[in-house]
Amino acid sequence: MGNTTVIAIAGPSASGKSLFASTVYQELVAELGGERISVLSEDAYYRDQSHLAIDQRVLTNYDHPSAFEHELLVEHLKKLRAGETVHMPQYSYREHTRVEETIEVTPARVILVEGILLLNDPALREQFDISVFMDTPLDICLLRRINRDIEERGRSLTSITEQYENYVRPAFFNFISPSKNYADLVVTRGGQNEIAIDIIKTKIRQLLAE
Ligand SMILES: Nc1ncnc2c1ncn2[C@@H]1O[C@H](COP(=O)(O)OP(=O)(O)O)[C@@H](O)[C@H]1O
Ligand SMILES: Nc1ccn([C@@H]2O[C@H](COP(=O)(O)O)[C@@H](O)[C@H]2O)c(=O)n1
Repeated sequence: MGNTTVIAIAGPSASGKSLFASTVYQELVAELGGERISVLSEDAYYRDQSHLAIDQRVLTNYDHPSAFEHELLVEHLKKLRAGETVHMPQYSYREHTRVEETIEVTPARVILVEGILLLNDPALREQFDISVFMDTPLDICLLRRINRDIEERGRSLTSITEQYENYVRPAFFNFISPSKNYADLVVTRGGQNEIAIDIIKTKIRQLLAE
């Protein structure tokens, strides 16, 4: 697909997708410079809910495909492939909506994109050249999510466990786990699997050297 390679990193919430993507990105940027690699996050494409009151926003099922504006993510990936700069939305997990500022993403030889439902959507799958799935056990993901959501996303233990039972766990079985079949590479131990990080970095180095 053209001269851009899009690498998707999918998997359950708190499986280590962001850590994996940022480790690959930062280590390669330190080695080769940052102009030829860009990173996108599926979470940035959660639908804008600024028209709703906060007590309405908390009712949304954020683990269902309908919560995402995947059409915009597909459009942005197509534009980046065509050599156009895009403005990725920014998302606030505390406000449950997009913030006004956007992030400018420039076209790059390699684009990393990470998110829970990337491999569940056929239109998105068409955009991916390489797909990676973080196969971290669900109990480990839950423990990490509890710590992260309390420390970084302003959540209480009660809200985390309710959301987990109602939405996060069912979405894993209904959408996320089945999408593993579309992955080229399945990674155990998430964002600290040095061998998997090295394999992806080696592939990216090869692409940048072509
Ligand atoms: N292998 C690991 N060991 C320990 N903590 C980890 C590991 N991978 C990720 N984490 C931590 O778990 C939390 C969730 O990881 P993150 O990369 O944000 O997951 P995701 O992007 O899949 O939701 C973060 O606080 C992160 O620092
Ligand atoms: N307002 C929101 C939006 C999303 N979430 C949760 O985020 C998870 C996806 O992000 P990860 O970084 O964990 O992959 C998803 O499971 C949603 O439940 C949220 O809690 N609030």
